[in-house]
Amino acid sequence: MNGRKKVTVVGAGNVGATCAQEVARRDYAEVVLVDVKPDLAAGKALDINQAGSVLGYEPTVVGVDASGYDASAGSDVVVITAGLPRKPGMSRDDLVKTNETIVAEVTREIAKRSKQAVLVIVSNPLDAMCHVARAVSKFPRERVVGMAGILDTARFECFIAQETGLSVKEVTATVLGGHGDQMVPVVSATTVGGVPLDQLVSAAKIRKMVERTKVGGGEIVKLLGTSAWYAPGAAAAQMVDAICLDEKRVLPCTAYLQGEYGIRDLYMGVPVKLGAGGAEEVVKLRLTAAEKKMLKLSEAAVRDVVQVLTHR
Ligand SMILES: NC(=O)c1ccc[n+]([C@@H]2O[C@H](COP(=O)([O-])OP(=O)(O)OC[C@H]3O[C@@H](n4cnc5c(N)ncnc54)[C@H](O)[C@@H]3O)[C@@H](O)[C@H]2O)c1
Ligand SMILES: O=C(O)C[C@H](O)C(=O)O
Repeated sequence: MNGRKKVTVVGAGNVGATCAQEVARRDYAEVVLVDVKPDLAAGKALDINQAGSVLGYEPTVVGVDASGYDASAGSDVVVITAGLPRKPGMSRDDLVKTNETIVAEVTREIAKRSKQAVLVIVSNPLDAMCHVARAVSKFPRERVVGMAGILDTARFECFIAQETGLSVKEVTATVLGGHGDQMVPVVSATTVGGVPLDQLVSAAKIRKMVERTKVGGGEIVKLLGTSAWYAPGAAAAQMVDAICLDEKRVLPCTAYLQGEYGIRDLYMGVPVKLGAGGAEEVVKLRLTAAEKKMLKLSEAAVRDVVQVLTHR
């Protein structure tokens, strides 16, 4: 295991276990999975390790229950996915009180054992849960960052590839704002093979894809009865890569804003330079007047949820 990074994933449910396997497949980290349910993390760890024989990565995943947090000590990155997912008919914001208690408890356990870690928050409502993790850990803003924008952008890019018939690898898009139905797909910064999207697709079709992206999480909840995990797990693992490998990638992440984009003291999705220091820099993107207006609406929606928190 020498020279390996250490990554802890808290919550060994759908998103957590998927993220843990994605990270294990990269083969650069020891992975610790933690879950409050007895034996769940140990069972998932065993299964992921055994898949390594087939897929070609080392069996370095360890699974523990809530009495085993010591195994997470000295982690470079901790991904927090613990908490309830929504069910059909619910909004992410309906989870706020229950998940605040869970995320606060988990963050307390993690922060005292991994004082230098970067925390990647996944639990919903995402922007609010980032506030909870920052308030409880007292880590600097760079080291508490949320995963949502990569997922929302992936949805938008997937719809664009399907609409244009062009490879998703050629699509470059970004989705900013809070991780709620008021999120902001930035059409002005979206290209396919370098060609602006509005030169390839009609305004009406773009509007339809934008609206579908904004409710993309809910579309899956309706189909599955619980929320998505393959794309969220992969998105969280991409953030783990950027941090562990100090990649300095510019990715849409949820960062604590202090004046950037005209927003202060609030977690929101923005392009971030992600490296070993966490959210090392907020990258400024020029938005149209309409996009700025959408971002303001999204900000108001996030503030409404944050103000009900005890830890903010
Ligand atoms: N940010 C995003 O884009 C995004 C995407 C998908 C899901 N989510 C959110 O991620 C969370 C997890 O979703 P899921 O589908 O994996 O749910 P899940 O129910 O499959 O897994 C959650 C796990 O958390 C565990 N848990 C609960 N309390 C805990 C505690 N105190 N300590 C340790 N573990 C605890 C549960 O036992 C469960 O195994 C939800 O809040 C969901 O809304 C966010
Ligand atoms: O939609 C959800 O509740 C889960 C997640 O935030 C998602 O966007 O898939």
